[in-house]
Amino acid sequence: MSSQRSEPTGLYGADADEPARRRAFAGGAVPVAVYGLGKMGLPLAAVYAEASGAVTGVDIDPDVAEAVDAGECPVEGEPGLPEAVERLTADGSLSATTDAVGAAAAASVHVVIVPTLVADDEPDLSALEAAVRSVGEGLDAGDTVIIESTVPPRTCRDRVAPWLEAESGLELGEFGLAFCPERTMSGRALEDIRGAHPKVVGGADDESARVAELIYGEITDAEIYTVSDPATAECVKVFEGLYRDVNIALANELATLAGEFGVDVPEAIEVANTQPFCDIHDPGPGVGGHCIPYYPYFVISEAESATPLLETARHVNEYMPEYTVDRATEALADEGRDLSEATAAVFGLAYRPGVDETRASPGVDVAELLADRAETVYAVDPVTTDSPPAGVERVSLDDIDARELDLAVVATAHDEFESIPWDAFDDVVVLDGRRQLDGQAVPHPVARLGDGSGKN
Ligand SMILES: NC(=O)C1=CN([C@@H]2O[C@H](COP(=O)(O)OP(=O)(O)OC[C@H]3O[C@@H](n4cnc5c(N)ncnc54)[C@H](O)[C@@H]3O)[C@@H](O)[C@H]2O)C=CC1
Ligand SMILES: CC(=O)N[C@@H]1[C@@H](OP(=O)(O)OP(=O)(O)OC[C@H]2O[C@@H](n3ccc(=O)[nH]c3=O)[C@H](O)[C@@H]2O)O[C@H](C(=O)O)[C@@H](O)[C@@H]1O
Repeated sequence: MSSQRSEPTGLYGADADEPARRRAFAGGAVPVAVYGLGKMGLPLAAVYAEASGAVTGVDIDPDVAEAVDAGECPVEGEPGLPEAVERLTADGSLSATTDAVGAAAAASVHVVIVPTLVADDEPDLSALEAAVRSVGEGLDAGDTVIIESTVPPRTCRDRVAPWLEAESGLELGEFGLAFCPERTMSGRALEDIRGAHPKVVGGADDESARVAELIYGEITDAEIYTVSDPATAECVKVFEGLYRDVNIALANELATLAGEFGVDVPEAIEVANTQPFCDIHDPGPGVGGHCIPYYPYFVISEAESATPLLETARHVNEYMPEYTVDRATEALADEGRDLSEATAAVFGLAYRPGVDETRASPGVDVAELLADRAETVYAVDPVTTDSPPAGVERVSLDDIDARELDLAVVATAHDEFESIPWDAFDDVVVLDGRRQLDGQAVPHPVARLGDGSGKN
């Protein structure tokens, strides 16, 4: 009589064929823990809960854990997420806790998506280490650990695996480890996680890759690309970000040549991009967010070899807020006015449209520079709630028309800025950093970044 194979709870090395493993995962027999319930982690935990019905979310912030466990959604600006969190906690597919070790002891699949930041141009992996060590304390043979946080290449090999082995007393091969990066944009996280882009899997061994492929085969509709190892998958993710930073730096450097060439550089870029081998990105006042400005340092600071291109791109992009204020100063001077006596307003503190995030934001940098150089500075941003920089007064979009402005700088192309009340201002000079005003009737002098109207 064939022995009734018990449904595996751990997938790694399980004595069960692929269909049985899929049934176990999709049937809630494989408990999952997701560490980090932030802008990426909460949507990810929700999609895991939809697919497996057995997810415990872990966050060190008790307010976050309590809110999620109560079916509330602390993450703003993600369509569909509040409803998903409410539904999944109500049906028992998703719960949340601050007890990382307890959750790790109960789970067989561990997904880590905590912040990986940069401090003084060096990667700060302290949150990753804390989360991974907690997982290690609760790790059992047959478990699988999946790292989704963006990390410097070789982190899984040189840091995560040793941390897990040290805390668990197990050896890699008794448990699985894979790097499966998150390629998702805030504001469309559920759509992206469910399958907007191919999913990358890098397993520490073949069995780890098999388990990760099985899991993401249930999570996403997208194609799965399995690469040689975790380091290759770590490079895939970081390279995407490096490409973006360098490409934007090219666009920005070209924009700074516009005055010399007497050319509208975005016009030239747009037409250059009609050739399929050209994809120059958009120039702007800088590169913000907690990803693209930081990923280069995951390589610059970690690589023994020289990285002159990555460093130069960072310098070009970090210079753009100053270039933007210089161009605005020039545009004001063209109208016979001096910035030092001017009242200025920055439209947009968020790092990109529609996202409530000001980390490394060009708009914040522009506001800070203006606060040093202008008489009075206001900031208008209908999306972010963060305080503006020192010396800058936040004014709502509804109230800005009551202020007499000499200069307006558009740093972020929020949709709401389609309706800036330009007629309300008597005599304002506008510097459009994001081509937000193209097509708008603005009854004032408008300079556009890279339009060739300046001296440089
Ligand atoms: N935000 C984005 O657009 C994307 C972010 N990523 C990556 O995802 C990772 C997470 O980023 P976000 O979700 O944006 O961060 P976030 O800052 O929005 O959220 C991080 C959450 O993790 C929690 N946390 C911190 N340390 C923890 C620990 N030791 N254990 C458990 N929870 C902990 C925090 O309390 C917070 O709730 C990062 O590695 C980032 O590079 C990847 C793709 C897109
Ligand atoms: C689109 C892309 O290639 N990567 C995405 C990126 O998301 P992020 O939220 O950082 O937005 P982003 O569109 O890259 O913009 C970053 C910054 O760069 C600026 N930016 C962007 C594109 C451009 O042509 N010019 C430009 O100046 C934006 O204004 C912003 O300040 O980084 C995410 C990440 O890795 O965290 C990644 O998952 C996302 O897919």
